[in-house]
Amino acid sequence: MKITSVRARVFEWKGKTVPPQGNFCSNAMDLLYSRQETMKTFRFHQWTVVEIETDTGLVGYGNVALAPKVAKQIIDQYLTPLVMGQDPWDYEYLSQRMYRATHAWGRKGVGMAAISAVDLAIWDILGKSVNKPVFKLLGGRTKEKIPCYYSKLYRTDLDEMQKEAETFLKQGFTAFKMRFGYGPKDLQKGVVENLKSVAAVREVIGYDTDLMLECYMGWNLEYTKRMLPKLAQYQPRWLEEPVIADDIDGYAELNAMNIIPISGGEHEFSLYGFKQLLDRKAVSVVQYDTNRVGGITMAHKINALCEAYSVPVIPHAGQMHNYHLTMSTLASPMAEYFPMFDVEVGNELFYYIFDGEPVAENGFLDLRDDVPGLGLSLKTEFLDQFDITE
Ligand SMILES: O=C(O)C(=O)C[C@@H](O)CO
Ligand SMILES: [Mg+2]
Repeated sequence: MKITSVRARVFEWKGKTVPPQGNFCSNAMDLLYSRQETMKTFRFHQWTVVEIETDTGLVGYGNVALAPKVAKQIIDQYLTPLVMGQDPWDYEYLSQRMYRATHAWGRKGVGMAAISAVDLAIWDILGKSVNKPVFKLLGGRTKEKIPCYYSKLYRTDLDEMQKEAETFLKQGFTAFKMRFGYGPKDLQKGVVENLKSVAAVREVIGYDTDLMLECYMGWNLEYTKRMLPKLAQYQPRWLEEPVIADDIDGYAELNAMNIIPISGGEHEFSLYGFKQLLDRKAVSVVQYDTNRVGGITMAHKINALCEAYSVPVIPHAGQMHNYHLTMSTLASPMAEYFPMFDVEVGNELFYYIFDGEPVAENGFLDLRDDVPGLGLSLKTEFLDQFDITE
């Protein structure tokens, strides 16, 4: 089998979007600008879709949501020439070829995200070529169904957050991730607001459920050290990305406090990036995203590394490319799950581009044994609400 074409298209959402709400999620820019400015940067309304065809007539789909227009350029100009005419079953060789050819500038960030999209399409082809779902090629079914956690609860009025939590508690979710709205620049008032929001959500979901707390890089080491003892009373399962991804020493210091497990990884890349996090005991939960970290070829290796270090893997963002990694390893106990909503931040855009995503039932997801490849196809229903760049 040979790769005969690679097509990367950028889907830019032009449909209805929920306008940015002030203080809806702390983020890395908060330490620089006022909240109104930072909310405008917090948008993922483009997605690059990669389609790879083979001489046997198979088509594989990949995707990338980090800097999609730049990722497309990297795929078109650098990665396509490296995989054209190659056998997709040589996926380790192709992964190394892309990783080493772009290593001088692409070993972190959008270079790895672009490689991920090509690698995802290759694995989609591999599954389709043997009529097996990708998870069957990685280790098979390790779970009857995948436990998942409801992920949204962006900061808004507390009664609105409580209504949202109530709604999805009634749908059977037993694990929830919420976002903070305040950080260091909001001083003690922000501390009080952050604690009030956690108390409000706990009041609804109780203590026989998991609650995870998302900072999305919007705090710093000093503020987090002050917040951890205050948050411990709410028994969170983890505190996510309190500091920026490069502050690995900060992660390690916070995790070593052993007050609340620190999670991270959605902004880390490659096997070596996660070796560093694990060697430094920087995180208690690994959260790579398979469409960022280097694709399935790289994520499969990181799963094994996490198993050896006894650190659970709970990939960022849910979405089909991550579900196959979670299904195929005991190192991954659960998945993140974004239900389909009106487009806001953009995490939900996946549902407007692809068909095939499983819908959670009672807090569980299932992947079918009889759907080959990743199990995705392009949705036509919303095509008229996208500007698509070839
Ligand atoms: O889902 C996550 O972990 C994210 O980081 C998504 C982003 O929207 C902030 O929550
Ligand atoms: Mg996150």
